[in-house]
Amino acid sequence: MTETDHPRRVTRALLSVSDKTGLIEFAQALAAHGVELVSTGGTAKAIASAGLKVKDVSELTGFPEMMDGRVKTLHPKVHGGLLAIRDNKEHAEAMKAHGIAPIDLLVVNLYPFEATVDKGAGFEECIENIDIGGPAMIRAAAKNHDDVAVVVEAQDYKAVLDELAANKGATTLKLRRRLAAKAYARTAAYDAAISNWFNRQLEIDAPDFRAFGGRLIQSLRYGENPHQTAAFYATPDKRPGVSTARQLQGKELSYNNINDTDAAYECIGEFDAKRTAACVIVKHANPCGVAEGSDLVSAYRKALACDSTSAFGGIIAMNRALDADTAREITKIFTEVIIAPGASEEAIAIIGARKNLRLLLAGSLPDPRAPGLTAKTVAGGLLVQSRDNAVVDDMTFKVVTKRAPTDAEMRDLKFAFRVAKHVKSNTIIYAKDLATVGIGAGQMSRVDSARIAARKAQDAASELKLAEPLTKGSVVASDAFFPFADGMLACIEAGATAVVQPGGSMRDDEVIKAADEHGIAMVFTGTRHFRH
Ligand SMILES: NC(=O)c1ncn([C@@H]2O[C@H](COP(=O)(O)O)[C@@H](O)[C@H]2O)c1NC=O
Repeated sequence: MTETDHPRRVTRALLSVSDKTGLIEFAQALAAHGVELVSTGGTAKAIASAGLKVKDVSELTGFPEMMDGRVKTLHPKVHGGLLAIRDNKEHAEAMKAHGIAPIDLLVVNLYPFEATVDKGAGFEECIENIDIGGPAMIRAAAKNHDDVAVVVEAQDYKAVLDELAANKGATTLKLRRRLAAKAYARTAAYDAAISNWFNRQLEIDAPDFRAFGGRLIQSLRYGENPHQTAAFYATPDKRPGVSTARQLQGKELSYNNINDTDAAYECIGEFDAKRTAACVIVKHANPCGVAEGSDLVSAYRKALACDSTSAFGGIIAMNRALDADTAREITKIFTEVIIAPGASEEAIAIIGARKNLRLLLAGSLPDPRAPGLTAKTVAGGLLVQSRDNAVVDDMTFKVVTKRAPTDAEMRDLKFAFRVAKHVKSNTIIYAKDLATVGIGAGQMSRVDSARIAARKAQDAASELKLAEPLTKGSVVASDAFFPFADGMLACIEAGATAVVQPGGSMRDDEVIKAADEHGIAMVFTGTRHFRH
């Protein structure tokens, strides 16, 4: 221990915690270091019940806790003890004059606002769970980290005790600074949760300030590329998916794995597990095969057949619990990640033979209709929008051509439009028998997307030794309108017989006329699914 470590002995600690996990053991260890314990109502009770000596904060302030706990620690005797600069003569004099004793360690975790919202509590209960005294103390202690250590969650009890043990009852500046940085992030994330909850209650879409907060799930080895740093954070909304899933086995997820797994699971969420079994295979955040089937294994085989070359090293999402047959089939080729709501014991054992294959169980599917926000960064800015929660089952498919789709075409059109929502624009999806047979993604021109998808379907046909590509007699979905007839004509050339698109182009009439001339059935959804 050197002078640069700026050691500060802990003589008095104030503990005020809602989550009392590990509290007793921590308080016992502090007491063993000769630390005087001061505490608020419930925390003091818990500490005292373990036979430890603890001073109630009301003894310190001379005021009882009042107004349903709204006022407990908001007092100069507390805040002076936290904020006084120990080496400052005037501060020392003020402490002496007003009988303020220093507090060297603050241990606070906040009222469970996020958990209260999560359980669906009403407005008043949420408001009562906004902590005021806790954040005020945390921010004061963190500002004065030169003299005071601040702990905001039980996870850091050990780091503090290790330092006290190693440094004769003192903490180092390095630890106090790290704890201060964490403390401000905690109160910021807490306030972000509160302000976003208010925005939702008041239906404010564009608040003057927008804050987001998250808790570290995992620090990642690197980002999209090895020279980039990265970490994964959980937001308070707990949408089922890659952030909430339990990883049963396999290597640690990478940044790209997380991004791709999210894309796969969001897409599979479109397929109601009670209605159908479905499988999505994703590469580089775009589906390269999607299918419904009578069971999971047939859905998987159909999805794989769409583009088995791209599916190598892919991410697979299922809408039902992974079963043994499907697990066996999947292990025939190299796959990076499987995500499903659950898995049978037998399936888990089969996947277990592939040590590196990650298996994630998310418990449930994300609700495609659920509201929420998505955000992306641009230079110097943050673009925030509501999630694309439009679903096919809520749309009216308006027939605009002379010929209406057959029942089989209509079924496949709905399937294809569900998938189109999850493919990067410009998107063209060819589908047949509830399976994608050609996917064109992320092209700058819709015509190119149509041609690339058709060419890929041709490649798949040669691989499967089919006489002609499955685009013959397929249907087509376009995520946005055809600005000219050329994109649709490219689809017809590939053999499509029916088309679904949002409509709304200045040249809709031209496109409809071209469809009629070729005997094509076309429907408009009125909903666009751009995805960039
Ligand atoms: N009002 C206050 O002065 C105040 N001071 C501390 N708290 C919170 O009270 C909780 C602990 O309460 P208890 O020790 O009674 O279980 C902690 O989450 C702490 O952040 C307060 N509660 C709310 O603001």
